[in-house]
Amino acid sequence: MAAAVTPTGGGLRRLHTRPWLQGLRFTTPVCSLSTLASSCLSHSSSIPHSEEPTTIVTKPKTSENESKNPISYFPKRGQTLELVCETLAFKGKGLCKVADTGFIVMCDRALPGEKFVGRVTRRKDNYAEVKKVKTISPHWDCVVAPCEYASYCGGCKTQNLLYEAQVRAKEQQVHELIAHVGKFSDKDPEFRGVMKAIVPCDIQFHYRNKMEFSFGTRKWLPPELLLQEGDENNEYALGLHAPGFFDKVLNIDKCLLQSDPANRVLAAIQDCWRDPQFGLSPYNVYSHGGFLKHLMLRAGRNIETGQLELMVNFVTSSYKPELLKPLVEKISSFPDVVSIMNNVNTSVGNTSVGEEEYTLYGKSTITESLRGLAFQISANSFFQTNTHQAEILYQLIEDCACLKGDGSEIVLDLFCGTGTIGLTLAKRARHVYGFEIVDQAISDARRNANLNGICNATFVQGDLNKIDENFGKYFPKPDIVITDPNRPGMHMKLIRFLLNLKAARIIYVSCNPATCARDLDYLCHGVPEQNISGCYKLRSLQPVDMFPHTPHIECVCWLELC
Ligand SMILES: C[S@@+](CC[C@H](N)C(=O)[O-])C[C@H]1O[C@@H](n2cnc3c(N)ncnc32)[C@H](O)[C@@H]1O
Repeated sequence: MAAAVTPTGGGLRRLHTRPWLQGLRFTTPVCSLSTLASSCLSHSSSIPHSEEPTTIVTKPKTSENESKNPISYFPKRGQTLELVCETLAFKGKGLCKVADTGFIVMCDRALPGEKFVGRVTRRKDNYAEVKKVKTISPHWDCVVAPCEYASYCGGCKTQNLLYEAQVRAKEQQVHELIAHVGKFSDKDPEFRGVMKAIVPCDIQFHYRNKMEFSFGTRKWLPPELLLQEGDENNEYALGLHAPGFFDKVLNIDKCLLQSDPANRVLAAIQDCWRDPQFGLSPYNVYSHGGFLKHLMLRAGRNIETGQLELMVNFVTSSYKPELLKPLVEKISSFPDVVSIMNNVNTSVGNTSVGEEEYTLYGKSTITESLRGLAFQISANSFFQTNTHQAEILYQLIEDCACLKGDGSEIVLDLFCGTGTIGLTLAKRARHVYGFEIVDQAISDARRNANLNGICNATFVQGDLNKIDENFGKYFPKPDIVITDPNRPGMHMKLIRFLLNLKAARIIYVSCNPATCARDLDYLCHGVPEQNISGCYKLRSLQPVDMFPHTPHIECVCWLELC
């Protein structure tokens, strides 16, 4: 097959056809991978598995004015610096260089082109973090953020950046990580053909089908608003966590990422849950007293009628349905609400998955259709949160999979969740084998296979970080492997397994370009320190924007056996 064939997929809208990065208005940090990046992404078998996103900082090339050894300069904690943000790095943080030194500092909510004063808050190995104190001149492509919480909320960080500039910055980030962590040479003309322009999201607001809000014992407000609002911050809160704080909740009446009907339900709950006669209290993360922990709102569609279906899930610290009764009565009157659930989570942790689950009203699942199939979704099942863009993502996966369609091929679907990817491919495959750690997701995958009359799919519960030499005995040799790990990427055991398995094609779907770049490096170039040889060639890498206004980036990578 010709190099760099683009899986096209009808209906895709790509923002631009310009050559790679041409037209960016800021100086691209021409990078060699910094020691920081190497230390974050160990090339040993002990790949970090924390859920915390990996921070990658690529080191800018030193200019003539800059010190040859920027690391000899290190700003002090508390020191203020005048900075210009050059680009966005992982987690959406602004990357800046200290004048005359090239020393890197990262600043949350600094956007490309913005000139500002920052105070050093943390020193890391070879970079520092700063907090913005004052903007001197605003960023490029500045727009007015439509959400009133945009400057404080941890959800959206770039609402005030023109959407086209957001996707350009994401595309640049992927490019740098693939070049520097993945070690795919920028100078190689073939590599340029491999990298595709990002697929933007046509729907930039109201795209999320699931939101999780938290109850808190105190409303959190940023210092500047605290002064205006007086004592109001003492009230109970229902909303989103302040960025980086598990104990601080920003009260929210409306979130522009979810649908209007979901916002109406949120507003109705906000309207009454503090009423003293209901006797409801938010869970206290310190004393572990209190009842209400989280409010999850999920949206789907009735498969027959296309009507919206809303699920409301109250996560509580104990089972007391009588306490929830007034809220259930109020929100069950909304025509879109078809399911009210109660997950009871008695642990002190912050998770919304309960040890017990009760149906308080209506049914226990909602439905959604994706790529022409019907899916039943329970309160705790993983389902792509942007259904509109998931259609496009799955189409890209299907295009990359290039199934012959004669029913002769075996598909291995690793990290299969509720089986959505494998099931959308099953009609063209001989058999699909899906593996996933969450029991409930496996039950959902089996139920969804039945619901769609699919008999050639087998779903198995198991931990893919703990596979042994017997793993390959559970299925015939696959022709195509789909791997869709969560943020920490693939464990070295799985990488070794795939390199030995030598399936003709791997489609790597990633929600973290940093760990994706690392794993692509292993699969294509091997791990020389461990005498592991790579045996794949990267044929295409397609970034997809699933989550406008947030730092998250999805990528679909197509690898062929050499
Ligand atoms: C990004 S989701 C992908 C789900 C699915 N492919 C889809 O598109 O809906 C990653 C999945 O990996 C599962 N997972 C995480 N760690 C795992 C492990 N160690 N072994 C197996 N599955 C794991 C998660 O439960 C989650 O369902």
